[in-house]
Amino acid sequence: MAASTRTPLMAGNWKMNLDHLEAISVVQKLAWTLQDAKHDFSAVEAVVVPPFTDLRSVQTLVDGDDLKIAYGAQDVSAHESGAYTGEISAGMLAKLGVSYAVVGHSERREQHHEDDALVAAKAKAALAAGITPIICVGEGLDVRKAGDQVPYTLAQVEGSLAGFDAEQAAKVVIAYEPVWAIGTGEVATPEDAQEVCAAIRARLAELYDSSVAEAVRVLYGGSVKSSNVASIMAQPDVDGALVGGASLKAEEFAAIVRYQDHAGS
Ligand SMILES: O=C(CO)COP(=O)(O)O
Repeated sequence: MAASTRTPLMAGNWKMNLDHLEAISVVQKLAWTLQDAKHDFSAVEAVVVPPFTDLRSVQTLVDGDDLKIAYGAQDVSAHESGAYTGEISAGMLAKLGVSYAVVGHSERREQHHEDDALVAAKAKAALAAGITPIICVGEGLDVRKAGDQVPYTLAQVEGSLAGFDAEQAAKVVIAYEPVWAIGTGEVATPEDAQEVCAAIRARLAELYDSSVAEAVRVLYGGSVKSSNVASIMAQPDVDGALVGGASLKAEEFAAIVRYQDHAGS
């Protein structure tokens, strides 16, 4: 089965929460909790995505204690270097051992007017530095009410992968985050998540080929908690979760990473 070849990925997007001292304590506790549970990090990847200012501290902790937790950035510049005040390049992130970069989160699309072309440029910049982009897509409530979630989301996927060849496309992660389910407690049903994640995979096969569609991990995001993650992960085209609020507490996020412990609950 195709699903068994993709390693599930649980990524905790902290957004603008937890300073670098708090980050150290959360990552330490997360690592201990997972180690105590004898977590197999190669079976389910655990990733934290803290604010930029925490990354150096997280790197020092992960390297010093040889933790198996990976970490990502919440954004990345489309540019390599130069007069871009406030931006952080993919090269700078790579130097800090960053493995993932979230691009095109709905909060950035909404608050900073990022469009698909910019998201594609950021994702390409990340890939060029050896960082895996987590490309976020997903519809708002009005689109969902009109029943247009699939075409809307697929248009975002296509736009955010503009100019990618098959080799580049095979390396990305796509996160389907319906905006109406973010931070609202309003979780999409497992069937809702599956519908759009499967459509994304089918479109990847059309745009590229079946090997790209089988390689790309498609995550679901939006009010994921330890109590609902197992039913979402039971869907064949959902390969992990992009978790916001529930990733700020080490024990809760560890329980999400360990979703197989409470499958069926
Ligand atoms: O936006 C999200 C992750 O990127 C989801 O946030 P919540 O899990 O808090 O709904």
